[in-house]
Amino acid sequence: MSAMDMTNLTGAALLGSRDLTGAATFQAIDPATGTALEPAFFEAGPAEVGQAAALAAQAYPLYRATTPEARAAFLDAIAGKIEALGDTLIARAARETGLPVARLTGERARTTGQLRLFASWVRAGGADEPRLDSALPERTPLPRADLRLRHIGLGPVVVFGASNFPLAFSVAGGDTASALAAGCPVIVKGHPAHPGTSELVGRAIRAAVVEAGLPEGVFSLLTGTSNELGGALVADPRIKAVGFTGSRGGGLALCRIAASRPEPIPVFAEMSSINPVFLLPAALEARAEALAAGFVGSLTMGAGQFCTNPGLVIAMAGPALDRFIAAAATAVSAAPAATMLTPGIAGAYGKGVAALAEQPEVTELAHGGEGGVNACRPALFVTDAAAFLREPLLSHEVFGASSLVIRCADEAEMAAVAAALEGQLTATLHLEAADHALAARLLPVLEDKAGRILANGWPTGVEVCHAMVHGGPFPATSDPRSTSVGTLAIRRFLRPVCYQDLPDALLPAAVQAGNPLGLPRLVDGTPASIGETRP
Ligand SMILES: NC(=O)C1=CN([C@@H]2O[C@H](COP(=O)(O)OP(=O)(O)OC[C@H]3O[C@@H](n4cnc5c(N)ncnc54)[C@H](O)[C@@H]3O)[C@@H](O)[C@H]2O)C=CC1
Ligand SMILES: O=C(O)CCC(=O)C(=O)O
Repeated sequence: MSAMDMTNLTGAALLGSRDLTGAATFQAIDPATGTALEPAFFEAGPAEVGQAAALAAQAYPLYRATTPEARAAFLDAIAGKIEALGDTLIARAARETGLPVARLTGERARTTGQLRLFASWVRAGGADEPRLDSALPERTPLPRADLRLRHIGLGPVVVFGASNFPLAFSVAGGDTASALAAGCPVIVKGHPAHPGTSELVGRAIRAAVVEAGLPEGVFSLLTGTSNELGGALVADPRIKAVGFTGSRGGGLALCRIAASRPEPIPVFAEMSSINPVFLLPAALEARAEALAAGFVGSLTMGAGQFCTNPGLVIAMAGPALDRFIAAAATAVSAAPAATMLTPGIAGAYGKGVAALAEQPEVTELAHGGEGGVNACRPALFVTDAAAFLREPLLSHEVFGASSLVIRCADEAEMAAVAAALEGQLTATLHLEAADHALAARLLPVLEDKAGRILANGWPTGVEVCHAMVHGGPFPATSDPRSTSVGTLAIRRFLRPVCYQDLPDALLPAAVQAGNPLGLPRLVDGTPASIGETRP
């Protein structure tokens, strides 16, 4: 297909190089109007899962044997082809998600930047990560063998596109980029809320596969609305790992399927987080109004549809907190309603806010303007720490622009709230020098709870870089040992293989003598310079 044709939507699922269509179809809904969008998209099912998994399994040995440079060039090409889709991509994504064009334009840059970052990381040896330990034939009482380790891709990976980031966490998002960088073929289960956006990006990836001369099974995109489709993908014996961003219920259902297979596989599910923000006393005293402005900006961004949204604010009761509450309530009242991603998400938000409002010990402080169909009215509530500690419902995620302020009587109560939290993607401290002692007391607890701890910032907006952790203990994710954003995400889809005393001619290039790929390697525990020829 030419670059021009890549922008035409057909409604097909992409099975390697083949387009799949059929009688069973579904349509995207424009959430701003509630109307169905053309065209109709193919409802893939278990039969297509089998075909996609067979193609991916066929592609795996060839794809994982590609050089770092070949894989990096492929990732760079995907980024270029997404950019070449131009305004068509942004316009379709805006109609399918209700997200503003400026936000989607920024998200596209984040997506292509992420692909290019993984390309550079693979070139720098971030996939192979070779380690070599020299033979010690004279060692007593026993000699040591020659040991060489490198990492290989786990095998075909299934990625579930997220609804709330139709580019950066969807078809060519972080999970796909990190799995492809690791040398794993990818089958994307497209999110049914943005099938047109998914097809456009899917065709861009397919074009890059063809251009790179890679096997067609390196990438497939299956579209569909049924849980059976996702379940069959996770259950297929040829699939070796899963990346997911979405609801706690969906993520846990997939974890159960993966764990009950004859061969269980890892599911890296990012699910639910309320991202506590602690306003420590000196900071609150010094800048209550500025904190309120920053908080409401972060809360209402993207109709609050960020898993990093600040859903809980914890502070000591007193005049400074009253100032913060008054300013935040004014800002929330003035905040306009915004269209949410899907009727289902808007419905869940409405129910979540109503459930909070019904709690006897919770007071509604403010809500934003009325909106049209599927709109989110921002909402702000307050309760006290004793009520929060008593009632589990108060710590449930309400996906959207709703937040709960918790008044604490003293430091001990603040520490008790921190200790009672579930696992989180982020925890934020607003502090001044005079708050350091309290912050130091909270920090070990927050380290146990969260993947990222921020000072004097807001959790929305995740930087894509080497030191990022977008993960955390359950229920933030199903596996706290990694991240779904940043180059460390590649580790989820790699496994180490050690070669003991193999002849050099049989070793993979990454660990051969002479370092023909020129990768940084750990040699006898010491980083060896590129081009290092030992041992
Ligand atoms: N933590 C986060 O980053 C996000 C959380 N959410 C939460 O999820 C709710 C619903 O939003 P969605 O994005 O539609 O998430 P979802 O979890 O309902 O769906 C995500 C994907 O998983 C699939 N899926 C869900 N349950 C499944 C099951 N039991 N078996 C097989 N496949 C399944 C869906 O078809 C879809 O492709 C939101 O109201 C919000 O609470 C949504 C987006 C991001
Ligand atoms: O805050 C961000 O930039 C990313 C948030 C995220 O990962 C999500 O909402 O799924």
